[in-house]
Amino acid sequence: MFETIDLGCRKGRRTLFSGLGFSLGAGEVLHLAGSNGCGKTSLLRQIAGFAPLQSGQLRWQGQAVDARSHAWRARLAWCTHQPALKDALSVGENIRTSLRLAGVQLDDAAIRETLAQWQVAEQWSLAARLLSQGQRRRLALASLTLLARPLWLLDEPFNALDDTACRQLWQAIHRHAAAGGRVLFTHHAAVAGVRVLALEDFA
Ligand SMILES: Nc1ncnc2c1ncn2[C@@H]1O[C@H](COP(=O)(O)OP(=O)(O)OP(=O)(O)O)[C@@H](O)[C@H]1O
Repeated sequence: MFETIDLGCRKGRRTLFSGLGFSLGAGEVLHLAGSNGCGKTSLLRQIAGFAPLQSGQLRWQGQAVDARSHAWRARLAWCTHQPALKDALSVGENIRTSLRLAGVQLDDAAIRETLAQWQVAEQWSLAARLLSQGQRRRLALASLTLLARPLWLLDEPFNALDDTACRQLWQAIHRHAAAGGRVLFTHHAAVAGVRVLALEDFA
């Protein structure tokens, strides 16, 4: 079980959320919903350890988590608005480097097979700066699936994706959950059939 207990976030004089708690069991998917600027990204950044917890605690399997620890980062796969790519490097170099930094050993054939599933294998030798926004996002999602981490934190993962890629992402999310993974994602529109956490309930 992944749990957040009594999390809070203040920015300047504004409280974005307080007393926030939820749990996410194996195989669960949670839609983090709320209007622009209500704090969805801020919450994901706290969970991912990119911003300090201002209050409360994270727990994994009943144990308190240090969100800045290497052990915690090794449980997460994080996909943001702006996929982190080195623009001067090729697609292949980017993905090889990010997997190596994450400690994932895969040969190029395995990586290229996943890139092909996300329709970005043809861009293997292309400099990342030349990718379209949707291709950047597809590459980030291919990388997410290759990382094989139990908790996915996805910030507006459907942005810039065409209908085919949106369907593919849903399939990937459901496959991950079916394999016992957990997914917490933000999305501006309502999603049928997925549990919702309305962040503004904690404002
Ligand atoms: N110093 C500050 N003082 C007051 N408010 C601040 C300060 N810094 C940031 N904010 C506010 O904190 C909020 C941070 O929003 P965040 O990016 O977490 O929201 P979001 O729900 O992900 O938004 P979006 O849906 O637009 O991506 C914004 O409303 C921003 O204006």
